[in-house]
Amino acid sequence: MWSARSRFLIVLLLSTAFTVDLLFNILPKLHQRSIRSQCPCEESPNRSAVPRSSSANGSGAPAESGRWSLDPTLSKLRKLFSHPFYRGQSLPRRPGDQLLEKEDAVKYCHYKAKRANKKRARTGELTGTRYSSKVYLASNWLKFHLAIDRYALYPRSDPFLDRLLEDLAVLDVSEAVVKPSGVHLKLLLKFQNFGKAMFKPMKQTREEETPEDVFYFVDSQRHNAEIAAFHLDRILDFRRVPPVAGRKLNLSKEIQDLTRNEDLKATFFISPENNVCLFARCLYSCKTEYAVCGRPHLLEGSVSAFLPDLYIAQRELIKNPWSRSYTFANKEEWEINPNYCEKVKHTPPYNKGSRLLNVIDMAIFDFLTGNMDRHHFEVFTKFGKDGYIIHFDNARGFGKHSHDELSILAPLTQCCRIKKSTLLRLDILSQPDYRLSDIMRESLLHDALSPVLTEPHLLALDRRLQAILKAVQKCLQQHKDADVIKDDVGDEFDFIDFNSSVLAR
Ligand SMILES: Nc1ncnc2c1ncn2[C@@H]1O[C@H](COP(=O)(O)OP(=O)(O)OP(=O)(O)O)[C@@H](O)[C@H]1O
Ligand SMILES: [Mn+2]
Repeated sequence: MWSARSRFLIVLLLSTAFTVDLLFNILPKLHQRSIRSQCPCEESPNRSAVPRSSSANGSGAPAESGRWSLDPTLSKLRKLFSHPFYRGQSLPRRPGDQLLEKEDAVKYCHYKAKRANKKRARTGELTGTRYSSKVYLASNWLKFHLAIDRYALYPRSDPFLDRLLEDLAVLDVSEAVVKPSGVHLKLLLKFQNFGKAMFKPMKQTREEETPEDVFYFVDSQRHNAEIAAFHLDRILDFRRVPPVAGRKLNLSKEIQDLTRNEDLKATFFISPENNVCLFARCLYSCKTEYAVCGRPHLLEGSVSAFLPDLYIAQRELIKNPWSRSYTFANKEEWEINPNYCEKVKHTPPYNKGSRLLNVIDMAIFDFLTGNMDRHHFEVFTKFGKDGYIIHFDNARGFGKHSHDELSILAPLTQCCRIKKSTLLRLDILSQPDYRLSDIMRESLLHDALSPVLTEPHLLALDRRLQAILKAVQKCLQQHKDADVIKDDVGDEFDFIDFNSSVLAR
């Protein structure tokens, strides 16, 4: 009934359909599956700080895991952290290098818990969990606090860090307190395991760019900048930002229902849009109360793990020599005097040791994020003048992606000094194999609020990194190499081919 010609045409049609399906459907699927099996993000769900889901995605868009899983190359983040320069240089811990002794930390927590329990019995006011030394001893907070040392806030690789980040994102809140603050509402959260953290709510979406005419000192605080700054600081191997994770807080269930603090309860209200909101009174730079609202209950924000209390780990608050004027008219001396650094260089403690170099590290970090709000900084008193600077409060970074604020680099450009270790790491991150934007994009995928930064902000990091290297190059043209690059690593890494335009002059 079918002629030979018809049979031939049917076979031709079927084989064409099969070829098309094979080329455009089956092969790409197989290819993706094979890549996924190599993808480190999906090797083990526990590796990621938080199980990611599209509902955890603050922007409402699906989580962008697809883009990464399609990348056939191996993880750049892993490659960076296994680079010899990131693996070496682990200085041995000597007695006194640790910030806290375990015995003191446990004794202090025990004492505080006893006081809290007494107060609870007396007033019935506190809702916090009853102290259990077993829970505290097993907590990731204690592990974090005991790991802080003379070199950094946390070690390069230790499983407790991922677990702490997960705790920040998911652990039940046991108590919340509105922190008195400058101009932005923030909450101190306490957890069942006696950990504490600072919650900064979303005030601005990731997509909004700070408008041209907004001064840095009235700029919003951005929760996503706090999260991104933690990742950037870790990638730069500074490890001077306390661990931060993104989280969606249910304002009704996790704060309003739970608190028995009448003052805090009284600050809740329902907005005209039917969203749950709370307000706080600001202390300065504003005249009225200010509020944050959930959608309708959920509010996303950054959660920063608290460092040990000041009673057991004192910190010194220091004015940044390159701080800005917080008025419209005035200018600071560093803005008008090109020789300002000469003065700083001769002023203790900037005249010796690493304090000045640490300020320059901080300026490099702030330039990358675009943070102009570094008026003060803090250091642990125990580690003295050479101790690292704690990179607290990064919420005013990542405001403008289309503008690079070169004045933030003033400590580097005016002093023409940089630690060799910092320069080498910047150099690694400028190479295509380790590109900073790619590594940041990958690192931020681990956060529950992924995508934390928009693409233009990620790409701005590469551009700014080039600007830093250019500034160093300019210094090297004007000064002796040894005056610019301060050798804090020795010749241990001379075997590495850094391949940089700056270093290979
Ligand atoms: N993770 C943390 N651990 C310990 N202390 C912290 C932490 N985060 C913030 N703090 C303390 O709280 C202070 C204020 O925090 P931060 O600067 O981030 O908030 P802010 O809203 O800018 O407040 P302010 O207007 O008071 O500066 C910090 O200077 C620091 O002393
Ligand atoms: Mn601040």
